Amino acid sequence: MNSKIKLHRNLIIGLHKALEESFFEPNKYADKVLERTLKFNKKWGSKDRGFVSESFYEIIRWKNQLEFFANRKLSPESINVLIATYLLRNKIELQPFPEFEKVYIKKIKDRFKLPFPTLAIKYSIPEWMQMVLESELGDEWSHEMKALNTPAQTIIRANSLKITAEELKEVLMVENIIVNFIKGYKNALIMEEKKNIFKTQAFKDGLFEIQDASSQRVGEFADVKPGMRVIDSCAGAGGKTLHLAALMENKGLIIAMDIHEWKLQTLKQRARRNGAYNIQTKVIEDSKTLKRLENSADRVLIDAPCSGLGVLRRNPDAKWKLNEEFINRVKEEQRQILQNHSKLVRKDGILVYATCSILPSENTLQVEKFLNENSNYQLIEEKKLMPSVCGFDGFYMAKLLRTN
Ligand SMILES: C[S@@+](CC[C@H](N)C(=O)[O-])C[C@H]1O[C@@H](n2cnc3c(N)ncnc32)[C@H](O)[C@@H]1O
Repeated sequence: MNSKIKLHRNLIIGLHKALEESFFEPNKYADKVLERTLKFNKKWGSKDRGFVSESFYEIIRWKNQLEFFANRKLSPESINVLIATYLLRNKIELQPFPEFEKVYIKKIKDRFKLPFPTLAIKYSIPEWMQMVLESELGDEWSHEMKALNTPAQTIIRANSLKITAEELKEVLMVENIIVNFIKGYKNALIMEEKKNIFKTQAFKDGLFEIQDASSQRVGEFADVKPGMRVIDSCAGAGGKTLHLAALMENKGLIIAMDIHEWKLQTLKQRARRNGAYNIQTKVIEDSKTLKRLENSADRVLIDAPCSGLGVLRRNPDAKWKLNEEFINRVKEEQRQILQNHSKLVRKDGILVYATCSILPSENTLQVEKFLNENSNYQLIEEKKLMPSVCGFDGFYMAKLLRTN
């Protein structure tokens, strides 16, 4: 954050509105709220947009710390105090806007010197989340939380159906977007600075998709080959389906399934843009949809619904939206999905189970339970991508062979 930035009052008003929506209105996801805010305020220049985007995510990310410094709990009435606290923490001078009238600058600055009374405040997470992370990861939890509290960089995947990563780097340079290679990731490129990449011609032409480096590992891990019959059984809007299509060079068949039709509609649009033609979508309406596909696939990818604790860098609002009941519910869903979707794999075929969680209870323990109950499967390989080690999103993936 540039401490010399000159703020206009309407940036603070816009930021306040976006934070109020994200924190207090039901079912409002931070990324969508920000997208709408930026769309609505067309007159903001690129620096203004940068300021609002960064401040919005950082205030959400560090809510607990800001509450402590301000000595105020978050409420619709205290949002401006938290914005002011955030600005002061970043050494940005407060201008005499009416929004900052009730801010006691000296008191806040004095509290910057205090030690944090709890680890939940230090790492800015709810107490219950600290307990869950600590009980599942032991002392490692704080390293992971530290990594998960750093802003995510934008990573793209070159669509190998249309272009190589090397060619894409050149094409984007012409559009003033600088990207760099990531060692060990064939098609991943990292953006040097934040820019609206969706506006580029390269994106419109389907030359790349935004996809974190760890997420790109899942497609590679599935070890699909051109000509195979693959089922992506929790396909959502198709982030991984599109990668599988590219790895299969458009040959063979991918059946992309989900319980939500609207997600599969988005997938179809993205597939058209990507030039991916070997994808068929199927809504899971009831058990019959699955029954008809039993014993049919060379590969089944279950990119299971999960807590999303591995992707908090990208979705810091999830810290405040998640709760323990949700995590318990999603674990039961994972168990059922593993059990039901595993039946789609043919003998000698492979089942890949993946999540973007770092909790063993959603990952390795789910797989252990499944293996105990299904003697016709054996574990071939398991990967745990921890944000503190890999530097990208937290992911888990396991490869299981169906032996009979
Ligand atoms: C982690 S997301 C998938 C993300 C997607 N694979 C991607 O790469 O963009 C999990 C998906 O599982 C879907 N889902 C939830 N319950 C399901 C079920 N019982 N069967 C199939 N899909 C389910 C959700 O709608 C969601 O789209």
